[in-house]
Amino acid sequence: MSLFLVNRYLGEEEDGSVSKETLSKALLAKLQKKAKEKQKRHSAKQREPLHEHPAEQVDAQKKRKADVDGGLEPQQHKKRHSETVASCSVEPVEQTNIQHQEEIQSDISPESTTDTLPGFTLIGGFESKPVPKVKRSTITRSATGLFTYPHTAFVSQVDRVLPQWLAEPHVIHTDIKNNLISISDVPGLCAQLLKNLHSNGIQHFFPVQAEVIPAILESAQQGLLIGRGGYKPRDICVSAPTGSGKTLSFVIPIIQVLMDRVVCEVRALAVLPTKELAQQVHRVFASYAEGTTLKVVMLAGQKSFAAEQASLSEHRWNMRRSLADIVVATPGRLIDHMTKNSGLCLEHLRFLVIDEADRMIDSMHQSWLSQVMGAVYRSRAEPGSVFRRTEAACITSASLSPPQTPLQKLLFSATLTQNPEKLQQLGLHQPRLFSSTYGHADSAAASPTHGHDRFNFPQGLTEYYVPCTMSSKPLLLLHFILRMKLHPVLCFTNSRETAHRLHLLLQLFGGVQAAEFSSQLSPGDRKKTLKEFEQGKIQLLISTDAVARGIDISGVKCVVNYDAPQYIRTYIHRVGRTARAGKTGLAFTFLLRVQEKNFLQMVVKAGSPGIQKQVVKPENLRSMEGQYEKALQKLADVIKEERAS
Ligand SMILES: Nc1ncnc2c1ncn2[C@@H]1O[C@H](COP(=O)(O)OP(=O)(O)OP(=O)(O)O)[C@@H](O)[C@H]1O
Repeated sequence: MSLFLVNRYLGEEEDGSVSKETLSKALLAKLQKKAKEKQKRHSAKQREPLHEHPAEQVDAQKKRKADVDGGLEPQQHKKRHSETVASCSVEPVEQTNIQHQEEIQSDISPESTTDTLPGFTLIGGFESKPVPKVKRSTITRSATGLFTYPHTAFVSQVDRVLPQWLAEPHVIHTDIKNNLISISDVPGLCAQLLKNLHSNGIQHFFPVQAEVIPAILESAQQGLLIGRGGYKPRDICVSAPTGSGKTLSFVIPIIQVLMDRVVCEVRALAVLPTKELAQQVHRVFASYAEGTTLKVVMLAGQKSFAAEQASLSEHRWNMRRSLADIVVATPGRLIDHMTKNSGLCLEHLRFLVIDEADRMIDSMHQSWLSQVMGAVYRSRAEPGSVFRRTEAACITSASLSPPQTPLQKLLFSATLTQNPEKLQQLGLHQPRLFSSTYGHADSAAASPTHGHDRFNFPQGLTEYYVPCTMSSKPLLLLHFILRMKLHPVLCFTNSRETAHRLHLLLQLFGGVQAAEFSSQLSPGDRKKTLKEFEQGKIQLLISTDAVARGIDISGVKCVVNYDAPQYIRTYIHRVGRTARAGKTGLAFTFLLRVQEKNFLQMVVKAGSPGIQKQVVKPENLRSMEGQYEKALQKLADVIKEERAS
């Protein structure tokens, strides 16, 4: 006896008087009509912009994901996913990931699960309304014949218009090699800094540095404690390709300006999204502060909280004395120190550097910025005192009368958003934008009205995509390393599991010095692995996106996207780990057939100068297949053992 009886629904008029054929035809017509309606609604939905940044898609994705998961709670879903993944070898892992990714990305529209079913009442009826996009600034001719620009988020009757500072940036050359400027040609740098630059092997500034360093120095021309002519300096936003040298463009002027300080107080704070990046920027600050009295402190959880606290300040004769001029921090650890009153005083802060700014905007929900601003303007001085600080507002003669230490925000990113609504969250004061994005020949198409931000790619980068199948991916990677001798290779996967299993598989295959890198490693192991990779002891580093952003590893010849990245920003940062500082580099992205169309569209729309097809013939892989099969079999045992232990 069967437990369930499944009856096929053949229409409402099944009374025996109509032939089965007629019924089937009627049913088919009905289904076709339904499918057409669904397609119409789906294509209306697709007109909304695709491939935006994760934060913009989070809500929509969550909803779709819930639909896909059949309403499972995230925890339940995770369990189900990892169980599926854990039970198979590398290929099924990938299969699951890709499927999952494709499910989320592709054609699952809310309609597929929210079709009105008879007998159910739909509550809510919340429809997502498209957010009106702003347009680039239009230049209008005034009555006097002069050209005028709308200053801030001007709203015309027809369209909203992009603010002038975003629409008309100071353009930075992307061609590093042909636009080097001798360090002695940039005025305002003291002998000690020039000496430090020389000892770090730097004779010339890159274009971004040649533009941004003088701009920051100019804003401090009247000294550290007041803005030029009593005005607060304008905030600075920099959008320049990966590896173009953005770090030095804030480190050098900050050191130069703070060098003359008399009392030690925290006057510069640089906030970075990850420990590794904070460490890297801390190293650069410390190296250029050599020979000065400036003290650089890092708050990123590398040391214990107490040790970090001790490096910030000390108490003598009941007085707090700062031990730090420059603090480099991750947002989480920074908030920890501020909420636990660990002696971090930001009342004298002059520079707030937000590196990887687009990513930091996404972490605004942690409210780190509002807490920093609160601490900066929490002045204990009497009203009217010369030390009083107030947030930037309308300029009046009264507001200018007490001289104030201005706070200047400096934003840096290779993928800075051009979305004014997002940038607004940073509370920028009369910002100036330095950007290489606009230098693109097809700049008209860069209009955000197209729903896509466009970015500049490093000039020395050559991009390829490699058509593949799930099972050929590991062999292709081996082919690049063993046959084409393309090492050191930095290889990105979309999950920790894939990185781990691919690493195990390559170890079992033999012949390649490989290592894995993910957030699962201890901070010590992560540091050691990166060092060994940089020293050339590791040929292949298999990593999650933990090293996709900002990390500067010299000598990476080739980046491989073993799993295609879902978002354009992820792609730009991943491939930007090679072709740095004006050098050349290669980037290969393995693409399954189903991924090709969407991925290539995404990359071209983002402004890639061209991604070429690289076909690897199956016969080139054949000689490795036997050894690969054996390694795959052993992998199953290793995974079983790992699960058991
Ligand atoms: N003027 C210069 N001369 C020679 N090398 C330089 C110069 N400026 C920077 N570099 C080197 O270029 C590399 C990239 O610099 P940096 O890490 O600042 O790039 P970035 O623009 O911040 O990249 P990303 O967007 O990936 O974070 C570093 O190794 C740095 O030492």
